[in-house]
Amino acid sequence: MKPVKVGICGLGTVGGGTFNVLKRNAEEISRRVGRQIEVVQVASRTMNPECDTSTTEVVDDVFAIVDNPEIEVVVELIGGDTLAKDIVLRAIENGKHVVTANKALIAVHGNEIFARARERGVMVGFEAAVAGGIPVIKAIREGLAGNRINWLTGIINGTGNFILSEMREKGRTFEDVLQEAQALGYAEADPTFDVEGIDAAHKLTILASIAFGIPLQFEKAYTEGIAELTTADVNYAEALGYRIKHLGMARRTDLGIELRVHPTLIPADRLLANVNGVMNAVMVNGDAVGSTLYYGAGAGMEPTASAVIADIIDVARFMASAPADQVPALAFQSGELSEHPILAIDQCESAYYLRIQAKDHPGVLAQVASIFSVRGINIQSIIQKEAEELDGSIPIILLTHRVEEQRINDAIIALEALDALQAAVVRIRVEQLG
Ligand SMILES: NC(=O)C1=CN([C@@H]2O[C@H](COP(=O)(O)OP(=O)(O)OC[C@H]3O[C@@H](n4cnc5c(N)ncnc54)[C@H](O)[C@@H]3O)[C@@H](O)[C@H]2O)C=CC1
Ligand SMILES: N[C@@H](CC=O)C(=O)O
Ligand code: NA
Repeated sequence: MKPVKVGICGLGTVGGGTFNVLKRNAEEISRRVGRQIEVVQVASRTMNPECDTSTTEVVDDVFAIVDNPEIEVVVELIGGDTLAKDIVLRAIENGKHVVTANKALIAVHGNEIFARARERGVMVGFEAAVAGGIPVIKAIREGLAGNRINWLTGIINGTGNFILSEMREKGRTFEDVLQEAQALGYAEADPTFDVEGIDAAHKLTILASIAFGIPLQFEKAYTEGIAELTTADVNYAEALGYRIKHLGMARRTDLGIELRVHPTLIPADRLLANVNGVMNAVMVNGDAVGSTLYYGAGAGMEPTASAVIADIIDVARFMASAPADQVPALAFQSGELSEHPILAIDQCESAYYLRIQAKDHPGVLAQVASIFSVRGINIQSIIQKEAEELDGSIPIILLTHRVEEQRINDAIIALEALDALQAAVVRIRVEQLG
């Protein structure tokens, strides 16, 4: 049989990995597909010294690939959501299947892209867009297809997890670890996407659509980053038996769907609390299967290439007939997506870690306790530390039971109005993940 003809746009971290692994595993891949996968053209502004492109045509205009009549599958690995969107939509118009690792593109423009792909009868694969090499999209879309998914949660940004792990384990500074993550090719072109939780929110948006059968709604995701986290809170969390992780959480409730990314305290003995470095893990809870966990490298050259190539193989296998309908892009048949409200963050429910920095006056603790009790917020545990030397204030560390965020916000406003308060209250959400 004739080889499947592929063009790769972008030869950076992921493009380079894809090019090399396709070459290295060519024989085994063709046994899996029943045909060879041939990279006909590669387009990149910069060459990748790790790739031997001597036998491949290299062009600098990505549209040379998109408009090449010989190419059947366009692999978009340049990133961003402007040129990448043009590449993907034009490839679809030209009747080509598309594979991309671009979560920003899918989370923001996926509804439009999938609609066009369906009209043109082509597939769009994006396994690499969420949790890098972990086949979590396939797991939810296919492996868990018999379940009603209740919730999913996870560590879905490798750069952020690498930073938090190195800070906790080795006491390294935030900036120092971020620079290393950039050098290793983990970070986005704009690393604030990693640090501010935008990248995780892109991925969570995609996972929620696939899990719950809802359109992609990135703009409604609540996003909080890790830049404000202090070593003090990391240490207090440890003292309480918790670790701080940057978690994405999507959960069905009677009111709608929680869609939120923020730093979260997790009991130190939970599996997710022990996912370190660039590793990602996603826990998915279905009504039939219960909780399942998917773990692996969330970023990097070859782990991400692994997912890109799996999608190329899927496309190659399905190319024979009606590809868009065999496995629908958002897991549910188009026209079957339902409208559920995405909840505002103050309607979401979780437990809370609060650090209150107060003057060391008699009666402060009673005032604090009363603010919680009049709002019906139950306190799970409390630590009152010795007065801190510099300003004589005492840190009061509290863990609450689960409560709607609006009530915690009211309590924080009341706390911050107390004369005894020395600084803004630090609030981090807590999830037991049991
Ligand atoms: N780096 C990682 O670990 C992961 C990255 N991704 C996603 O994969 C995509 C690519 O990321 P990386 O490989 O890390 O980026 P990169 O910056 O290493 O590579 C981008 C490549 O695109 C090329 N390029 C950019 N603009 C171009 C243009 N106008 N014309 C021709 N070539 C152009 C660059 O020369 C470079 O070779 C992004 O969407 C990213 O979010 C997804 C999962 C993991
Ligand atoms: N920048 C991302 C790359 C993979 O998606 C991350 O660090 O997770
Ligand atoms: Na993946």
